[in-house]
Amino acid sequence: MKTTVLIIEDSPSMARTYDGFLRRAGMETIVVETCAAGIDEISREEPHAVLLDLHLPDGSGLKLLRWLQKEGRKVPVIAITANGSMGTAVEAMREGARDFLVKPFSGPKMIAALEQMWMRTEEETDDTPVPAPAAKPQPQENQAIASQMIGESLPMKAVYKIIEAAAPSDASVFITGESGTGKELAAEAIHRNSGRSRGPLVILNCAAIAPNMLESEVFGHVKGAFTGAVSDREGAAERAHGGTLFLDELGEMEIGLQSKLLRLLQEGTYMRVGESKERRADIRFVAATNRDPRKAIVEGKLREDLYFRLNVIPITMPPLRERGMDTVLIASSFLERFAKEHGKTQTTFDEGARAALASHGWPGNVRELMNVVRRAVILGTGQGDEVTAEDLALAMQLDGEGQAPVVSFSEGAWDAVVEPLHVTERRAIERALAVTEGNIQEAARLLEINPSTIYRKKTSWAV
Ligand SMILES: Nc1ncnc2c1ncn2[C@@H]1O[C@H](COP(=O)(O)OP(=O)(O)OP(=O)(O)O)[C@@H](O)[C@H]1O
Repeated sequence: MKTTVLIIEDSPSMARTYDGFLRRAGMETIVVETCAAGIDEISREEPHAVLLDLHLPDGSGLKLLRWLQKEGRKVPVIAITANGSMGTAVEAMREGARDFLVKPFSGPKMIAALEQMWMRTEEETDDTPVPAPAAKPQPQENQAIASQMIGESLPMKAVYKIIEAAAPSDASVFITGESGTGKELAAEAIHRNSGRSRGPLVILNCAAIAPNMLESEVFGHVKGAFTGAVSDREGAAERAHGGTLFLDELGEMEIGLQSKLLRLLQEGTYMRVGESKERRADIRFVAATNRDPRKAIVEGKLREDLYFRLNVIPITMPPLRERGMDTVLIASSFLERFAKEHGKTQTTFDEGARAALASHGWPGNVRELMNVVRRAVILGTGQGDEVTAEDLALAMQLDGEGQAPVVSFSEGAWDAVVEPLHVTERRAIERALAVTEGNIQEAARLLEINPSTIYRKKTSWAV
């Protein structure tokens, strides 16, 4: 019996293109133009997969996904979305689509997406049934999605939401954010919550490897490929087969090598250094940079086509200074951990220390915060159970070589020397609330304003 794919696409030229790709790959196809016709087809005879355009004449393709859920049908769906409609794609994943493709895409990409989807569905049905979308974590459980990340601020809740929606797909993810904001933790959360969690997560920091060795690190090499290549060696691509490859500091990868990476992304193929045999790897890609990618493209340091391939799901990690109360929450958690590790009794911050935590700019973000808290614990007098502002001040003075960590995002267009007054106002209020642990009366007293102003502002932010 041939594999049948139902194509639901209202543009005749697009439908013909998809039809051609699939037939050339030896599959049967059925083409319909509307959601209603798609439902009829599936009711009559369930295909092996559905390619679903999300923008249809009789409404959004999401309707069909909801119908499948209601009927308890397990036919796997790949949603198709236009570039720039990422919101709908993420929504489709929530509604049970197994993957999505962003137009325009190549025939091999489409076939690879189908094959990977079937492979995963088979693996899942081996021992456990394909999880019903209803069994997916609910939004209020967002925090559990990224269980190693602490933070309840709105920007972090948005990050958890995107991770939750995007993790189950095979779509590439591009994470931006200043150094130390948790990009690697986000990549780990994506892998852990994906269908590939039982496969490997391979992390490669492009900045930590000598440029002339990076190709061999990514693709492997054969014996004799270069001086020192004394035996065959597999690369990250091979190790990541069936799992996720996290390419940290991608902007540091030399542009020629980026072309080879693009081929791996598009066609799933690569060659070891010194070998002409083509190898295949089934990989989900997550990349990150602490630089502004658009600027890197303009400067010729990042291939635009590679960026667009990787940037299917963009995630921006907010800097600590935009996370309000999170600073105190994260610091408190580190304090408990380090106090235990170093056998100290101080497990809380006094009021002055909380004020210091909330008012510092944290250019090095969570990593800097972690180092300061660790140092404060080690240097603390060990008397009493509170870390004081003095303990923190000493720890901050001893920050590394006395230099603030590099904040690459502050270069160029994202320079924010001056910020809108309402942002300054909100920051001041959030700091006061952080210091007073959410006590509005006390925060108002510190800010020398009426408590009703804080209530009013908080209500307006929630809208
Ligand atoms: N929200 C968070 N809660 C708790 N710990 C965090 C959080 N975010 C980051 N960390 C910790 O801070 C440190 C830096 O995080 P991570 O390495 O993920 O940042 P990064 O953005 O990848 O940094 P870089 O750009 O320098 O590679 C790690 O030890 C990580 O565990």
